[in-house]
Amino acid sequence: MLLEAKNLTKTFGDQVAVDGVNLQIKQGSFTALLGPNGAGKSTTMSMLIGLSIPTAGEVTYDRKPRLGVVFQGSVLDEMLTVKENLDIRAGQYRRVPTDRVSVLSKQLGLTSFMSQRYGTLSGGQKRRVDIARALINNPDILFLDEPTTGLDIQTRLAIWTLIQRLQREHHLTVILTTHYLDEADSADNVIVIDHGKVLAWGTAAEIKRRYAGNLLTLAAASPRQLAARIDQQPMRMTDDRLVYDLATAQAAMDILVTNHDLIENFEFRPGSMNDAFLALTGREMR
Ligand SMILES: Nc1ncnc2c1ncn2[C@@H]1O[C@H](COP(=O)(O)OP(=O)(O)OP(=O)(O)O)[C@@H](O)[C@H]1O
Repeated sequence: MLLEAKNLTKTFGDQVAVDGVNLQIKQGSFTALLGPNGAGKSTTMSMLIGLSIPTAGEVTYDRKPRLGVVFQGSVLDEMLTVKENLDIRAGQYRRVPTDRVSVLSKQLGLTSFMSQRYGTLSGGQKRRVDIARALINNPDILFLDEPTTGLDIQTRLAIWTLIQRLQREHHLTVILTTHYLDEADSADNVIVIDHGKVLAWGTAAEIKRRYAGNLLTLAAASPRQLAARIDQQPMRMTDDRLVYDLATAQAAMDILVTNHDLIENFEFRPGSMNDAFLALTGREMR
């Protein structure tokens, strides 16, 4: 395992920000730490990168990896141009190839604003530059703390796609925090955190399968007659409707095919990350 955290805990005074978190990160994986504001994501991340000392527990890497970090707030100089900022950063490392900044500027689509002051860029442009900065030392692991927060939906998608492409093309291990459920949906590995604790862990598909049911709603003239034919108990029954929580789409298809003569209409809705989050925490993402 590239990275492992055992019983990671951080308290501030009597407040427990991170409460016994265990996690394992494989080389080359894409992990999203998903949770609402104040869940403990940033505090977890800062312990993983060694910026904050755990109150208890430990973080171990199987080797000494190079880390790249994109912080929530930018660490670049607003008054300098993009190129100046990145050149200064590159100068701080030994063994960075001389063309590294220009290669990254092409890969991340920065070329048209390289000579613009960082402070005058749009939110999405700034994020790209922040990511370029974190990649200068050719890291093995890229950590990003809420890289898409505050961006509009199209820019969020573009940044997310960029991070996924970098992961694939550079064989990077990516660990990021987000509170956007739709983003977590496309990570390999989702770790749901709330009140400092890991509530669920797995692929998005596994989490949805485990915690969000698939709802099949059947409209029928005589729901009782229909229900009598189906093995499973319905979650709800009204005068003209039955609702089932099913394990798979296949189970829904079996019911539809076998009972088509009694079914007037239907809706099948696979459980979303939002349904899973609701089931895990008892509330919508706040
Ligand atoms: N330096 C600190 N001193 C005191 N309390 C802190 C400190 N850092 C974090 N906390 C508290 O710990 C809890 C977890 O905070 P953290 O920033 O890790 O959450 P988060 O999930 O990253 O939230 P967000 O999405 O808002 O960044 C919060 O209640 C926060 O107020």
